[in-house]
Amino acid sequence: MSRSIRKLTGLVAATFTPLTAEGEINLSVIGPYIDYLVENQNVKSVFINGTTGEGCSLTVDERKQLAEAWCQHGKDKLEQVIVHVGCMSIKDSQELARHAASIGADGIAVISPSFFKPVNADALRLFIKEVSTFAPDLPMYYYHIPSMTGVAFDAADVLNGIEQLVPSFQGVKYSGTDLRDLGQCVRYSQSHNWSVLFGVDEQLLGALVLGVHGAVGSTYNYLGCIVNKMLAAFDNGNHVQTRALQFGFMEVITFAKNLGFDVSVNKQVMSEVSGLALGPPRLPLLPCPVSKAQVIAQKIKDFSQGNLI
Ligand SMILES: CC(=O)N[C@@H]([C@@H](O)[C@H](O)[C@H](O)CO)[C@@H](O)CC(=O)C(=O)O
Repeated sequence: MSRSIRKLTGLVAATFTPLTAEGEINLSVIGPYIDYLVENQNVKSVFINGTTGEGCSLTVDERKQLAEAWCQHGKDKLEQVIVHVGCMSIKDSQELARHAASIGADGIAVISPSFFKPVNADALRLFIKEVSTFAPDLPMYYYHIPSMTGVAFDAADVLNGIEQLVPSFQGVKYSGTDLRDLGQCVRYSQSHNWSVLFGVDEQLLGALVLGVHGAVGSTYNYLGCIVNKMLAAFDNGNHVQTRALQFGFMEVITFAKNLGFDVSVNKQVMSEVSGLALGPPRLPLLPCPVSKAQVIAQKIKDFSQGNLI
């Protein structure tokens, strides 16, 4: 890697993909979306085309158009645009990596392919290497999300020695719940100055204690402001306030989960809270009834106004 690295830290919004009522990508929402994140949530980095963004349900061409729109509108407003390039076909991932480099993205990330799965960490490391060579100057992150990919071997095993294969490797987005493995990732990353970003929003405090450098998640789209307060309280050593904020956050997510909380519901909730017209999800996800999203959005607003703390 030749260019200087800006370490990825703090809150990163895993963005939703705006669609029209007809199910086409709606690029006109990206500009206002960025303004909302920066001005209302104080969230200045984004992770696009990931799980929340239904990346695996989009075509390669749609993913390119979205990446271009985020980079273009985010210029001078966002700190980092990380483009998720994971696909079932390595050729598609390579093409998306090459494209991300050509449009000035700040980094790329890959999940493991999940139809034909890598048999072990060595195979996954090779996959990551072969993608990274199409964007050798872009920071590369491994996106560990075993609940979605079914690829559950330790992320720490994937990291072990990867610096020799992937010079552009910069860290891991850890969307698993195994704190032992997460801790091993943080420990290994220390000597390489890599970033470990946590992706289970309702469990962030546990990950902060282990030393993660930031967090990537869907809820930072509409609760970024509150979680930024939690990060500040943690940095100031105010354990009582940090816990109160995490408990309030857990109460919101528990409430949402009890009503059925998936990407589809989450997307409609974001539309209700932000006023952005994000549209429906793409099949096989089914649209969420507006009334359900409104109940969750109200809970989020109560929390944001300090009513659950
Ligand atoms: C399975 C899932 O969607 N996990 C979310 C979380 O942010 C999740 O929505 C949150 O913790 C609420 O459970 C993120 O890890 C996903 C993510 O970062 C992404 O969209 O790439």
